[in-house]
Amino acid sequence: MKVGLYFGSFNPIHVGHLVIANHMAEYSDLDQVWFVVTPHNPFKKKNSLLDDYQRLEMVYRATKDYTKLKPSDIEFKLPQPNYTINTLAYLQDKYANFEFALIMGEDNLKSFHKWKNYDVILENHHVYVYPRISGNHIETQFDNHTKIHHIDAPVMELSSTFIRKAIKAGKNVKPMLPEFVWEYLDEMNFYK
Ligand SMILES: Nc1ncnc2c1ncn2[C@@H]1O[C@H](COP(=O)(O)OP(=O)(O)OP(=O)(O)O)[C@@H](O)[C@H]1O
Ligand SMILES: O=C(O)c1ccc[n+]([C@@H]2O[C@H](COP(=O)([O-])O)[C@@H](O)[C@H]2O)c1
Repeated sequence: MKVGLYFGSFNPIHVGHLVIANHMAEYSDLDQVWFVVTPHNPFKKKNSLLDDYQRLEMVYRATKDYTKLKPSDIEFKLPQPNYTINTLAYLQDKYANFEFALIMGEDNLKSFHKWKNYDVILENHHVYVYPRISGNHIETQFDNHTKIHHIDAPVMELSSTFIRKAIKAGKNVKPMLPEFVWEYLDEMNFYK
């Protein structure tokens, strides 16, 4: 089985994440997409993050009606901050028959050369890249790399930061979140 790994803080997961993951599952050769909830992204501060299990719960609620999309807590028990190379090694060991690929936006591909052992990641895994700016290809040093596949997914101009700020300012964010996630956020009074 071919699994695409979509890493993120998902603080919270939003419609942008879901549209991309669903597009990858439907329009590429990936059989499943796993949302890997990252406890601590090496490039981000941890202080504005909700608890790991609350972020996982939101991903669970967002994906429960999609057979090809799965939540993953695999990084919860790995050392922090979470370097993707370590997670990939752990997963490949645990699921020896699966083929793991990475899913990332063009913006992340631009800073991919700063990731720990990015060259080893590319030796062992394919990377599926989606556009972040409409009609505009972002040039990177990885253009034409044989392991990198550009998938023409829709461009979604949304971010978790925008949603957190909007909630704090008392705005209605309902259309930007999967319905079950909005209900949970509202019930739990998150980000207020
Ligand atoms: N609107 C979007 N469309 C496509 N990809 C996105 C979008 N928002 C985030 N991503 C990507 O999804 C992955 C996980 O995202 P992450 O949890 O960091 O969300 P975010 O919305 O960028 O969060 P924050 O605003 O808190 O930094 C990252 O690779 C990120 O680049
Ligand atoms: O392994 C690394 O060096 C590394 C550096 C930066 C980011 N990552 C992973 O990339 C994911 C998405 O990053 P971001 O900054 O778009 O949220 C994040 O959740 C991490 O798992 C990984």
